[in-house]
Amino acid sequence: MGRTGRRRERRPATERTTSTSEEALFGGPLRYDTRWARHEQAFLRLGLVTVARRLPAMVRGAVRLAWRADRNALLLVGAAELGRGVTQAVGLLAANEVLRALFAAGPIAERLHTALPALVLATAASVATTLLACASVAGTGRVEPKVERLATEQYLECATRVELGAVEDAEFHRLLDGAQFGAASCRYMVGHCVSTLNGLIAFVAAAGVLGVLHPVLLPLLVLIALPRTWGALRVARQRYVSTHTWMEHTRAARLLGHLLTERTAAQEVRVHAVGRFLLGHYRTMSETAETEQTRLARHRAATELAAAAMAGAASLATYGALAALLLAGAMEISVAGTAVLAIRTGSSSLAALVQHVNRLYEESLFVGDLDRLIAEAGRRMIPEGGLPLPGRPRHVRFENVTFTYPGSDRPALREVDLTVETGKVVALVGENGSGKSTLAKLLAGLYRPDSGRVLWDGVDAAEADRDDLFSRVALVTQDFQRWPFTAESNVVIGLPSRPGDRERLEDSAAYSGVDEVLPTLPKGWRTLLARQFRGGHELSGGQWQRFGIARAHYRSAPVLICDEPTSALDPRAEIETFDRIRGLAGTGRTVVLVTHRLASVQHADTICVLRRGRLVEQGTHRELMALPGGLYRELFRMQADQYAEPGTHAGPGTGAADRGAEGPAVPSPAASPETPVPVAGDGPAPGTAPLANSG
Ligand SMILES: Nc1ncnc2c1ncn2[C@@H]1O[C@H](COP(=O)(O)OP(=O)(O)OP(=O)(O)O)[C@@H](O)[C@H]1O
Repeated sequence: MGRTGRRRERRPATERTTSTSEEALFGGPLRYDTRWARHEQAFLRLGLVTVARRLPAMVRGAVRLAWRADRNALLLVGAAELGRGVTQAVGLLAANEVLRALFAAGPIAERLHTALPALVLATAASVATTLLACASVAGTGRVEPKVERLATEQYLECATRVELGAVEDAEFHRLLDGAQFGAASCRYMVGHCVSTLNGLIAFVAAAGVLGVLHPVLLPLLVLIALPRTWGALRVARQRYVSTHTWMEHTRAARLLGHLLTERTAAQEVRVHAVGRFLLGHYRTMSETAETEQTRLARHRAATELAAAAMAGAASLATYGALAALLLAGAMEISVAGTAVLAIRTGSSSLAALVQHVNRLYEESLFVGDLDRLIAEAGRRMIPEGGLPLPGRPRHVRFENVTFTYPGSDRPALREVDLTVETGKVVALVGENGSGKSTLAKLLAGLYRPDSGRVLWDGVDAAEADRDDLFSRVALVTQDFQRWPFTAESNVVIGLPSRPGDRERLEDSAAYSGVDEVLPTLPKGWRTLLARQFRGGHELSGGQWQRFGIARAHYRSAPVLICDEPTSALDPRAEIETFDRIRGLAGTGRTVVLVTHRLASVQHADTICVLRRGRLVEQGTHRELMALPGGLYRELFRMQADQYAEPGTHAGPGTGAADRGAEGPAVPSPAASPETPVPVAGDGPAPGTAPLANSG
């Protein structure tokens, strides 16, 4: 009991090293989970033999990438390294000949004369080795950046071609995080492969010469290198495991630094004194990370000390064996001189070889992360191909659609049945979190339903060609992208395949109101919309929104999804924009409008009201206003009530809007759908008021 009890009291290492800042800001330790720990154990079990077995595969991977990147440069490097091996061996043998001639009997002038050809050969070999080394460096320098680019492209493609669900998944993010070093590691692997090849050839040359001189010296040479190999691998493994375990912590600390410097947070950082607060947490987190650095350094020092002691003992044994051979008369003094030379060359090339194999191994672990990401991304990739969709679909139908976000236990949409007809305006309304944006995302093909179907003219979106589907949709979302590019790029990026269409560009500008913004920009369309760059210009929220709308217009897709497209627009611009968006329906496009501005949806052909993921009401404004106890009716009145003249508000159910809807001014269901619903008093229409409980 005593031992078990004591073991139970020990808190896990992660918990012991968790800083107060991690607890306060992120709700707990930022270390990767137990699944990773199991993985870590697997790596810790990797021994010399495993690394040696994996070596050819590591080299093959690097060579394949380098071959794709620049095969001529790779061939140049390979030839230069092989040549270097030959010239190094020739150099050693020539040195042996020089020593043999110098230690032979006879007058010194005669001995020097005999040694001269070998001396010339040794010098020529040395020059050739240097020239070949230069050629190898030049070739490697040419191929390395290309390899890194190829690997980076693979990495970025993984991030952009997977389903949206993967991007939002923490586990996939862990893979993305881990693989971020993979591209640079691919580059370094090329260099280490070359150096490994070089070290290997130099070692074989020295070992060959040593084997010829006396076979017993050969295993002793290997013995010198073994402890250092062991030590280097041990240090590399620790470093790798630590990098991974602390990756999320590193990302969080970097995030704090970023928040302190980024423009959007700058105001709160100053007025709310967030700067000092975050800086304090940054320091605490950095100090926690420093304890890990200290632990690593201690571990490394201890390992290297043990390795050096063992290598020293092995060197002692080697030189002892050499002395014994000399004493026993089994070796001449000149041969012993060459042997010392070969042992020194061999052990230093072996030490370099070990170092490069070790770095190769370390980098290959990071390249392995990239491989794992590529494999996982392959599984989560947006599928290519599928059934074609009609260019101008007549309708999109949701059939009993239920959808739950990955990792969530509550469906965001439940059993939704809905038909969106071409040329119509469909408005999605409801309280915060009711599922409006989710429905829009399913329509855009960003998610698939868990059950039920989304049919485009009868073709199930799950089986449709996704590129086809995406090309039928244009999006203006609440958090549309503010690209840090020129004004023109910010519009034409809506249809990247047609960047230079001036007529379409001007049309989109006129449609969205961007044409009113352009004269205020210093370089018109060429103005850079990013203050973080020199000469960059900043737009207001509403001006940005016009660019978002222009972009969607430029895309000219049959289905336009507008999710709160006017939240930042002034009342006049908002009314105009809604009119224009509605006008698009007249040109044969379908408009799906997600908004809290209920006055703006009065003219929609269909208003869909969502509550907790369910479609609870559906109809025209008049039909929904006529529903006693209806949600739409309640929300509409609440909003209208906000614009009632002071004093006219008479509490829930008897407010100005109530009178507007139920009193004499109420539009009857038979009234024209174009008739705006009047509100009491002369206040503005409720369209310019936010939904009362919107967040
Ligand atoms: N990416 C996501 N991952 C997990 N859950 C999500 C995600 N996006 C939304 N949700 C959840 O799904 C539900 C519906 O969200 P949705 O954004 O569709 O609501 P909404 O009606 O558009 O809300 P709002 O009016 O606030 O924009 C909410 O409970 C929300 O927390």
